[in-house]
Amino acid sequence: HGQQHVLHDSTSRLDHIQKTGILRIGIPGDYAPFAMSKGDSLYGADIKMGRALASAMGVKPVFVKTSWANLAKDMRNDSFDVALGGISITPERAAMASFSVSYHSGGKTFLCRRADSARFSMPDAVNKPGVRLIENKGGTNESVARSLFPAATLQIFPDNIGIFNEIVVGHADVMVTDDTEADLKTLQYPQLCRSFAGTITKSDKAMWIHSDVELVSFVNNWLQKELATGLPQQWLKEGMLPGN
Ligand SMILES: O=C(O)C(=O)Cc1ccccc1
Repeated sequence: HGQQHVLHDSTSRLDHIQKTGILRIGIPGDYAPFAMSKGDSLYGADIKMGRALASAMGVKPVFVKTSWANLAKDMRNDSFDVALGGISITPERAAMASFSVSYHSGGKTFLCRRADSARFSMPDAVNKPGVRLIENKGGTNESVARSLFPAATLQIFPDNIGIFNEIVVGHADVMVTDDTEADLKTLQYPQLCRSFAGTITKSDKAMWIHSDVELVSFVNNWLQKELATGLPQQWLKEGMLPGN
């Protein structure tokens, strides 16, 4: 926090980052396997990616905590140079800043108690009065829930950490979330299951970057090269172990 970037018209943001020696990386930090923050410790596939990107630039990464609800505001306020941590490419975000090439493709599916797996085996079953649908605040999970399941009773949970236990203990019935997360959480919570094998939307994950031509092209060149080696895919695989 606290680092201010004073940009001049003649200087690219990439130049500025390299001059200051610091890449500021925004992370919501509550989304395994991508990026998690616990006190001072950060972990997840995207934390490794952020550190590797900074190192490729020859600078130090400084991680800046944001949230799904504040992500756009913090981008607008220039609180970070790039943001990552399981961020989906959306038209609204793309209108505000640039996306890198995608490093992960998935889509939304359903997470519920094992006992309810037959009840929520088809997407239509979620869009019914009496279904307590729970979503973490401010991201694509909430917006997908609002637009596709208006008949359900929507509960908004402040973060993406304690939300799974809300379903386990019966405060809510089902969550719409990314397939990656549904699969990881069923490993971590034996009481939960993914009730629908398919996905209802497509969510591609990418880095969200200030629209500076040199910065965006540096990130894309680097990321494409890394994807060709398979390293980011390996980081995600490591993130999908139950301990994460
Ligand atoms: O808004 C997004 O881009 C998201 O992917 C939100 C999100 C947060 C936590 C779990 C799944 C999706």
